[in-house]
Amino acid sequence: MLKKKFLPAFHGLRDAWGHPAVRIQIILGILAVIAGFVLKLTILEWAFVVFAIGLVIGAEVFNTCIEKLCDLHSTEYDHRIEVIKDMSAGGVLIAALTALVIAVMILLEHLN
Ligand SMILES: Nc1ncnc2c1ncn2[C@@H]1O[C@H](COP(=O)(O)OP(=O)(O)OP(=O)(O)O)[C@@H](O)[C@H]1O
Repeated sequence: MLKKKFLPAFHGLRDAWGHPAVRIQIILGILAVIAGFVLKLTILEWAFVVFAIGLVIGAEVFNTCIEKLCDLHSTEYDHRIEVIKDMSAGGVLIAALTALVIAVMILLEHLN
């Protein structure tokens, strides 16, 4: 039952890994974890870092899905697709900026 529910999700993540944008976010997430060990983060700081990594990778996976859905509909220029894809990219930007603010706050705390 659980296997049936989760296995397709893991297949989805394997497919998502095939997309450069998702791969870059996962690699950045791994670098953030390495930096976290170097800086010896507190448990609360780790909670924010893990949250930020999950937020950005999750947003990028959804963005990739939306791009694929749009391309399934049409790869010709379509203003409606442009709006949808731009909005989806905007969602990733919000997640990335949130992660950046968290990273800067933690860095400032540790450099002081
Ligand atoms: N069919 C289309 N019609 C109009 N504009 C499009 C179309 N496809 C893409 N665009 C524009 O190009 C931008 C980039 O779209 P694309 O699908 O290439 O995403 P990408 O950002 O390159 O993908 P990735 O997240 O994989 O790097 C969109 O945000 C949109 O502005």
